[in-house]
Order: sequence, then structure tokens, then C-alpha cells
Amino acid sequence: MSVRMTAAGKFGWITDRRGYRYEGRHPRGTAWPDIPESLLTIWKAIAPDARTPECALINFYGEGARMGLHQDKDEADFGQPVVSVSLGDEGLFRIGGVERGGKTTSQWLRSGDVLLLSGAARLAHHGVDKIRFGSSTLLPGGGRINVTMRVVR
Ligand SMILES: O=C(O)CCC(=O)C(=O)O
Ligand SMILES: [Fe+2]
Repeated sequence: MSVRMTAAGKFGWITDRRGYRYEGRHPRGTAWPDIPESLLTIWKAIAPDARTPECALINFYGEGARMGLHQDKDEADFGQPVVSVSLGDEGLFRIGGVERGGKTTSQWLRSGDVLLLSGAARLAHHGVDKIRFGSSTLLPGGGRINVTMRVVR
């Protein structure tokens, strides 16, 4: 099972027959909702010198969902960080280096954990190998939400 996605902010990350890209509108034609203040507060606290985030990607991991190793490299300015907030079930986060195929380390991300990818880590390969479905009571039906904020342009 793959990760389900939606977004808030100026841009959302979508996929269709043309592939993956940032879009200013939801596929149904409406603007994305604003990024909630509570999330902007976390961004400002952890990345005070960064610009305002333009996208909050909301990933939902149901039972069995995972995300393969990848780099976040569809943004224009890699000097701007990526900040993610994990909610609900624990997820096993794996991170390696900028080069593909290098050594990686893994870490369980728990509900409320905030992760910063900046500097040398901004282009590090990373992914989520598995979630511990049912390890948190936050989401009534179980699962993990990861909200990832980015400056896009
Ligand atoms: O779910 C996570 O912790 C990572 C999400 C991620 O890497 C992404 O959305 O690009
Ligand atoms: Fe990522």
C-alpha cells in the first residue's frame, strides 16, 4: 500500500499522467488551504532564518505503507530547509548521504517528533521503511501522518 497525500499552502505536490510536480491548485481546481498557524510556529522555531514555507505536504501512512529512499530535490533553493512533523503511529525513518547507495542509519520517529533537513542533510537520501501500525492512539483508525514543510520557488 502506498502513502496517500494532500497539501496546504501556496503549492501542493501532485501526480497524474504527466508525473509528479508542484501545482498551485488541487486537481479538482480549488486553491490549497492555508498552512495552519500551529505548523508555521514550528517552522519558525526550528528554522528562524528560512523563508516562509510555501507547501505543507501531508502524507498519510496506513497499515503497510512505506516510502522508498529518495531526495527532496524538486525545490528551487536547497539553501531552504525541509521541516517535518510526525503524528500518530511510529515510523522507521532511514537516512543516508547525498550520494545514492551509501551507508544509511535508521531512527523511529514518534508522534510529535520534528525533523529538520538542512545544510549537508538537505539533499540526503531518506525514506520510511515501515510503520508500527497501532502504536499510537492519536488517530482513531490508526496510521501515521507526516507533514513536510518546504519553500518551493
Ligand atoms: O514521512 C516521512 O517521515 C518522510 C516524508 C518524506 O520524505 C517526503 O514527503 O518527502
Ligand atoms: Fe522526502
